[in-house]
Amino acid sequence: MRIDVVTIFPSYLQPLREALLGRAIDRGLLEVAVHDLRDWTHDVHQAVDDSPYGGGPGMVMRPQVWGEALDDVLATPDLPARLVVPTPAGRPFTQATAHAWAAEERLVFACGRYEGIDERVLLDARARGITVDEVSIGDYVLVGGEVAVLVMVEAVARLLPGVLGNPRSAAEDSFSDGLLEGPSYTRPEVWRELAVPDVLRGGNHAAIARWRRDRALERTRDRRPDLLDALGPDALDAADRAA
Ligand SMILES: COC(=O)COc1cccc(COC(=O)c2cn[nH]c2)c1
Repeated sequence: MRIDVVTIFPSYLQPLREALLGRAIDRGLLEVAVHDLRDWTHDVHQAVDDSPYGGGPGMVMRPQVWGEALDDVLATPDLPARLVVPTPAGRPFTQATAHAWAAEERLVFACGRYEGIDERVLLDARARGITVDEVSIGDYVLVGGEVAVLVMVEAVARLLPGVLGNPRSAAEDSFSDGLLEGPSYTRPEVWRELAVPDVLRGGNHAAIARWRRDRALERTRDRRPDLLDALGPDALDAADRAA
């Protein structure tokens, strides 16, 4: 997978080159190119923003600069790209989104700042047949899209074959069965007088699976009842409902 990021703060994306993702890049499982938006300005001040029509606080990112940047970065007709714009006003980014994007050949991320990018940049891209996804990673406002890109790239890249050491991890992710993951334990058996639940120290794998499912249902009911509602009626069997 090829990932391009356009931003006025390229160094914000440096963490992508660390640790697991860095190794995936070194192994050629992933290609990441970060572009400085200011490379497409032509004035001495390298201006990327201007005052908003209609007034109001803050500044808006200029269409000319973004237009030229995306013309260059998206200019790969042989490799259809998806343009992703992180924004508080976007559709929710979920594990399902991550799985869908993991199948893409190419993702291009546009990092907005200030009050956002002039809307015509997205209209123009869509008019040219580019798929444009405006996505939110949560209901809060960041200063710019860069951190959201780090979140989304990590969520997608870990699903790519060969990136995670243990592929079962991705398959058994939280949300993979629609529930939150329950508690985990490792050695020692007792720590600060707190013991690991007996069932986990036994060898009864059916009982362990039942216990883990019960803890996941309990936690999901408590913290994310919306996820339970989203599950189909037949997703929970009688034993689940009794949990
Ligand atoms: C068309 O879209 C744009 O212009 C985007 O512009 C902006 C402006 C400010 C901040 C951001 C970063 O995204 C978030 O804050 C965000 C994403 N998820 N949850 C919060 C993006």
